[in-house]
Amino acid sequence: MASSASVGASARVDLDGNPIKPLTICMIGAGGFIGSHLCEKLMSETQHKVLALDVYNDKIKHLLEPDNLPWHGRITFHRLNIKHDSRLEGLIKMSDLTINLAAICTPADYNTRPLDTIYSNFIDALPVVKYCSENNKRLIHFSTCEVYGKTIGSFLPKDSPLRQDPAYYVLKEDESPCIFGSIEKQRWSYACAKQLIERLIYAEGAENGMEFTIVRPFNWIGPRMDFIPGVDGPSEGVPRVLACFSNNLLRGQPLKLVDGGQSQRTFVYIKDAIEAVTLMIENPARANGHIFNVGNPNNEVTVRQLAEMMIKVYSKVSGEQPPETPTIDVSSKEFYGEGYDDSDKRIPDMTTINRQLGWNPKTSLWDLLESTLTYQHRTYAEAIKKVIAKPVAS
Ligand SMILES: NC(=O)c1ccc[n+]([C@@H]2O[C@H](COP(=O)([O-])OP(=O)(O)OC[C@H]3O[C@@H](n4cnc5c(N)ncnc54)[C@H](O)[C@@H]3O)[C@@H](O)[C@H]2O)c1
Ligand SMILES: O=c1ccn([C@@H]2O[C@H](COP(=O)(O)OP(=O)(O)O[C@H]3OC[C@](O)(CO)[C@H]3O)[C@@H](O)[C@H]2O)c(=O)[nH]1
Repeated sequence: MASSASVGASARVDLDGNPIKPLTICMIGAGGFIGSHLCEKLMSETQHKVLALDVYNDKIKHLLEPDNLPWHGRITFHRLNIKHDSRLEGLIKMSDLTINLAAICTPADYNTRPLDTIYSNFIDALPVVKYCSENNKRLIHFSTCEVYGKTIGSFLPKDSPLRQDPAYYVLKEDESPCIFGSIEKQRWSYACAKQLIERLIYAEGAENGMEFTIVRPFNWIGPRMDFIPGVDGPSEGVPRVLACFSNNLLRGQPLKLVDGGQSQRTFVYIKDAIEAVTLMIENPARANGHIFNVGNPNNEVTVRQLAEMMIKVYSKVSGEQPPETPTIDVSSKEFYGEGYDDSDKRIPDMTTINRQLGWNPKTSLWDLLESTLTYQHRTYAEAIKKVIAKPVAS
């Protein structure tokens, strides 16, 4: 298979050896974690143009300023909220491809702000799908591994040998069912909204011929993920686990293990995952009409093991001793509130992405944590010291 790696802008070819034509990409949610890495990659290694849409741009400021950056003129920021902005259709019309990343996607919101979560992940995405379909524009939509919900194996007795059989837990795009909890478990508001928008996009493809690709990310992690509470986000905010544990480590506090940290996750390095998205962008004939799991099945840990590894890695990169009490158990009700529930295990099947795009992740969990926690320490350690030293107003 020919490589689509950068060998000088004009010589870049797709996986079938055809020259890659520069595209104009309307990227919605470009100011977030994934968007910022995708913009970085597209600017530094390709000739594509990006119309970057978001309500915030802090994470892509370094790509927008100063004016003498090598990609000057290829990325423009449009501050807008897709809930209510008449510029959206025009920007989609001006582009060859739309990538929709915009979402509320932090689990602490799913059970506490279910209406916002459903609106953000379903209702707000509707016009994007409609404008792409009506204007014959290609869409890459970001869904989630959460659409699989719980594994079939989780319903078997604890001591059943079938729990060890991959048929009962590996998650396959075209075979696995979507298994959510009951309605009062509002955790599933996000997964359910994502599932319905996937079904709508799929139906637009089937009935109206819309060109689409659906991405199901499996816990992509790396620098710039979420925020550190009290530094660049609200003090009471609860980000995703990487930022929660980073915050605990930076403050020398025990890491909180929800319900004992028994849930399992596979983590993939953001830079590996962005390679997969770039392949989708540049190989439409191979990516259109497909749903892709994007994860790293070799990086599976329980949340407890993740915490233990992060404690070791942080100690190495910061030179600081681990906290005296490294971890504490908290109930999910105490940590997330009523209506929380969890995915037990998430192993992506890689057959489709291997076959269509020849993609495989490269980075081990230890290595990705080492580069990410080096970034967290360099970016936040001084700011945290100042926050801790500040007297609390009485
Ligand atoms: N990071 C992961 O591991 C992961 C896993 C599963 C799914 N996803 C999906 O990938 C996408 C991107 O995730 P992320 O981790 O970069 O999240 P993020 O929160 O960092 O980025 C989302 C961005 O969308 C923007 N946005 C939200 N609503 C908007 C609106 N109405 N108008 C304009 N901009 C809006 C936000 O300001 C934010 O910058 C989401 O759809 C998420 O559900 C991510
Ligand atoms: O301080 C903490 C924070 C979290 N946990 C537990 O860690 C597990 C993973 O949590 P998190 O990364 O926050 O989120 P999920 O993996 O559950 O869900 C995400 O997956 C993909 C995505 O769609 C978008 O990123 C999102 O929904 C979990 O078991 C928490 O309970 C902890 O122990 N301590």
